[in-house]
Amino acid sequence: MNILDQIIEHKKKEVEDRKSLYPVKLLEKSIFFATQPVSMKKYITREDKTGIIAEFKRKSPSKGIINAHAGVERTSIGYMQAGASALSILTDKQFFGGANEDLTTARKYNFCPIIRKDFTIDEYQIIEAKSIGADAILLIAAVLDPERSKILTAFAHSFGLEVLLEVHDEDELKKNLDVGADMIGVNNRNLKTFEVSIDVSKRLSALMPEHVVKVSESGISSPETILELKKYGYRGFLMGENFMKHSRPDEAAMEFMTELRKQETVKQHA
Ligand SMILES: O=C(O)c1ccccc1NCC(=O)[C@H](O)[C@H](O)COP(=O)(O)O
Repeated sequence: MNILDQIIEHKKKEVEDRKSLYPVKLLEKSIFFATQPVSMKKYITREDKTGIIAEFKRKSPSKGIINAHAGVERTSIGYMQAGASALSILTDKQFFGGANEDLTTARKYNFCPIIRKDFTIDEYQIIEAKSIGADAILLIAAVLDPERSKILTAFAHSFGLEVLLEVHDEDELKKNLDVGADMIGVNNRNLKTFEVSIDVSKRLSALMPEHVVKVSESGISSPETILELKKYGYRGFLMGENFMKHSRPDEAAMEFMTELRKQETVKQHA
């Protein structure tokens, strides 16, 4: 069993447990108080933003512990002050050390789009995402067939949530172009082998129609890479480890985005 299979096996049990612990009726009470959703699609395409979706993640299967001490409040506020377009908050506990409370904390301190980064396989998780204040959810093509992705996308939309649909190869992309997702994310990391290559984003960009809002995910560690990916039509850039590996991810994000803006200005005047 590869790590993705293990995560999904665990997730199925977790979802059933949560359904009995926190029934939908209970979640609906929080939905009533939820704020109006903020469009991630709009924010990542705004000219005054960097397009960076800055991620809060404590650990991952491929890297182990990345940062056990950073706080969500300071990090998320710092990410937004640095110029991020959106926040990505890992809520999976078992494999990424996250929690729903991380997202509610980020929501409390930031008016910006927040994507709930988890392994969504069930409608219940979409209601849960809404109830904790998310604006968008992630769907991973490698663990869902396109028909199921279509159903979950429509369900998310019925709650005002946007969908970032993640693919890693040509086959997944072709099968999922029509599921109705708001953004398509190309994960540069193979979630089965952990191999990372920005070339995956470059290769798949040619297969996506112009109107698709494209997001490149994982392994981005330099402003030069972002400028390069922009040439391939990418508008969003999901970055986690590059910030989280520092003791102050907020400061690392500020330094990175300042340098990105500097390089963009130089390019515009060249
Ligand atoms: O990163 C992993 O080890 C991983 C393993 C299994 C499923 C998902 C996994 N990662 C999720 C991501 O793709 C990243 O958190 C995200 O794209 C940011 O990547 P990075 O900037 O490289 O931290």
